[in-house]
Amino acid sequence: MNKRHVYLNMKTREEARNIWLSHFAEKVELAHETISSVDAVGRVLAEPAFARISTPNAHLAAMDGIAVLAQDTFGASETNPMDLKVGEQAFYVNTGHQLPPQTNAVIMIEQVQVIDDDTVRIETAAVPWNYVRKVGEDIVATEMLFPTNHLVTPTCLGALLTGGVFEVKVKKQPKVLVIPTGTELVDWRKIYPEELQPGRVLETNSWVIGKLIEQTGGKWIRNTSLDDDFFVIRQAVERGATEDYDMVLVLAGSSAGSEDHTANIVDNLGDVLVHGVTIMPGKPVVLGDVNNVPVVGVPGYPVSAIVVFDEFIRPMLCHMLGQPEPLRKKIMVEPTRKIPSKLGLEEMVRVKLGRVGDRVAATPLPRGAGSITSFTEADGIIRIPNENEGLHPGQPIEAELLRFNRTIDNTLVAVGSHDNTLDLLADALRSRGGYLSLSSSHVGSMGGLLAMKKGMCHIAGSHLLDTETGEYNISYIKTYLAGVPVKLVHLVMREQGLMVAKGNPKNIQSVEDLGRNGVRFINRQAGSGTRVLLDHYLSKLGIKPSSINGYGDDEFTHMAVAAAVQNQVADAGMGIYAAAKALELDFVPVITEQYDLIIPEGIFESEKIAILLETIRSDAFKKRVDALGGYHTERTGEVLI
Ligand SMILES: Nc1nc2c(c(=O)[nH]1)N[C@H]1C(S)=C(S)[C@@H](COP(=O)(O)OP(=O)(O)OC[C@H]3O[C@@H](n4cnc5c(N)ncnc54)[C@H](O)[C@@H]3O)O[C@H]1N2
Ligand code: MOO
Repeated sequence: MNKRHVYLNMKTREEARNIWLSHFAEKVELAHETISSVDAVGRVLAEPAFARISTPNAHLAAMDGIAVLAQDTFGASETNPMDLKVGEQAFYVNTGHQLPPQTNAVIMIEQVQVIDDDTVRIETAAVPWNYVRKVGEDIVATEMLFPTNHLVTPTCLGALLTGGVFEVKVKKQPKVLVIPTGTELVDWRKIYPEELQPGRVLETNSWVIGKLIEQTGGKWIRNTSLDDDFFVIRQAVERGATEDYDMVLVLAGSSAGSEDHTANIVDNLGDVLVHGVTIMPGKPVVLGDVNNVPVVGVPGYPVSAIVVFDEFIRPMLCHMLGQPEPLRKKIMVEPTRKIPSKLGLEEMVRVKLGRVGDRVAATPLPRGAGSITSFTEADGIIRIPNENEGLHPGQPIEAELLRFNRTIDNTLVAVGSHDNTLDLLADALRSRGGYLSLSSSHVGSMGGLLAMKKGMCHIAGSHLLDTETGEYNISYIKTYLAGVPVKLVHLVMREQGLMVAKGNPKNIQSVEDLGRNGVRFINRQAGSGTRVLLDHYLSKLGIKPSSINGYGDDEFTHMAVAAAVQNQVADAGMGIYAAAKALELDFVPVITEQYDLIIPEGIFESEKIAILLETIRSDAFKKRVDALGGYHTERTGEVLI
C-alpha cells in the first residue's frame, strides 16, 4: 500500500465545492434532541418553536400613574380641570401592574394633582389604551416564535422563555472525529516545549481545527495521533465512519509522499470524490465518502488545514446545521508590492491592511503554508485567480476581511527596514489600551522609500548611510522622495555587526575576515540599509564582493540572517546585536548606526502620529528598547527634518 499516490483529476475550488456539497445534500441528516431552552443558545432548532402563553397575559400599566376609564376623563382640559374619585374612577398603579377591571388607560403621575386622599385632579383627557400594554401585545399563545433551522441566540432565549417555551427540540451537534497522523508529531501536553527534539513537530492542527468546529456549532473528538501506517489509520477512519460520527477528518498524509495514505484509505473504504483542488494553500485536500459519512483528508501544513476548514469543512457543517455560511466582508485594496502567483492555481495570499489616505494598502505576508503566523498576522486574504500570474503594486483587488474595518482604519502602516524595536513599538501602542496598532512589513530601507513615494505607508523605517557625508537618510530622501514632503524622526542608534556562531569558531573579527577561505557569508537583500553598509565597508577596504563566499545569498530580515547562522547555513552575517542576542549568537560590533522613521508631512500633525511620537518619547518605551541591548536611545523621538 506504499505506492505513491498520483493526484486524481485536479478540480477548481468551485467544482470541488459543488461535488462535495451536492454529493451529501440528501445524505447528511443530524439527529434531534430536546434540551432546556437555556442550554439551546448556540444551537439550531430542529422544529419551529411555538409560544405556549401570551405576553403580557393581562393588560398592564406601562407607566406609573393612575388607571382610569378613558371615557370618564373626556372633556378634561387646562381650562376645565376634572376631579376623579380615588378607588372609584382613579386607581394608583405602578409600571407593570395589572390594570384594575373597568379601566382602559393610564395617566402618568406627573400629570396628576393629588388633592387629598380621595381625590385627584387632571387637566387632560386620557386616550383609550394610552400607556397600557395590552394582552398579547408582544407574544400571542400559539404563534410561531422561530422556524426550523433558527440559530438560538441569547436574545432569542428571552423570547422563548417569555413565550413559555422552556424546552426546545434542536439538531444534535455534528460530531467530528479528528485524527492527527504523522510519526513526527508530539503531543504538547506531554512535554516541556524545550524538550522538543529537532525534526519533531508539535501536533497543533487538531486543536485549531477542533476549536473551529466548536465555533461552527459542532463537537469534536480527538483521536490519538497515529503513526503514518496505512492499516492503523484505515482502522481509525473505518471506526469513525461506522460509529455515530457525522464527519471524519484525517490530518496530514494528503499529498503525494510515500507515507501519504489518506486518499488510498478513502478509496479502499469508500469513494474519493475529489483529490486535489487548484487552490494554494490547500491543494492536496481529499474529499471522500465512507459509508455515507463525509471524510476529509486535511493537508498537514497548518495554514493549508485552516484553508481547507474554511473552504470545505465549515460549509459541510453549515449545511448539516441548515445554516448559511458566514461570508467575510470584502473591500478593495492595493498591493504595496508585486505579488507573483502561479498560473493554474488560485492563490490565497494573506495580507496586512491599513488605510493610507483614501486607499487601503495591502502588504503580502510570507506565503509558506507552514507559517501559522502568516494567518494570525493577516488582516485579510486576497485571492489571485487561477488564470492570473500575479498582481502589480497598486493594482486594485478585492480582499476578504479577517478583522473589523475599524481595525484597518486604525492601523499605522510601516513599510521599510526591519528593526526589533518596531515590535516593541507595536506592543507599546496596543497596550496603551487605545485603538491604534502598527503593522510593519520588512522590505528594506529602499523599499520603504519607494512605498512612501507611492503613498502606500504612514511610516518608513530607514538606516541608509550616505558614505560621502557619513549622514543617514537625508540625502536619500532628497534623491528618492523629491517632491514628497516628509518629516524624519530619529528612533534609535543601534549596533550593527557580524553575527557568528557561539564561541566564534571561525574567529571572525572584522569585515576583512569575510573574504577568508572557508568562511561562508549570508547577505541581506539589495536595497537594505545593512547591505549598503556592508558594501561601503567592502569598498573602503578594497574587498571585491565576488571574493566573499555567499555574498549572492540573501535574506530579508536580521532575524532570518541570524537563523541562517544558527542553523550553520552560514558562518557570518551582518545584522543588529538584538537579533544575535535573540538566537544566542556571538556578535562582533562593526558600527553604531542611525535608524529613523520617515513620515509624510501631510499626516505629521495627525492624532495617530501624535500618539506614535508620544509613545516613542516615553521613558517606558526607551527603557524597553535599552533592555534589548545594542541600542542607544539618547535622541529617540527627535525630529531631524
Ligand atoms: N511532491 C509533492 N510534495 C508535496 C506536494 C505535492 O504536490 N507534491 N504538496 C505539498 C503541499 S501543497 C502540501 S499542503 C503538503 C501536504 O502534505 P500532507 O497533507 O501530506 O502532510 P504532511 O506532509 O504529513 O505534513 C506537512 C507538514 O505539516 C506538518 N503537520 C502535519 N500534521 C500536523 C499537525 N497535526 N499539527 C501540526 N503540524 C502538522 C508536518 O510535520 C509537515 O511539516 O505536501 C506538500 N508536498
Ligand atoms: O496546498 Mo499546500 O496547502 O499549498 O501548502
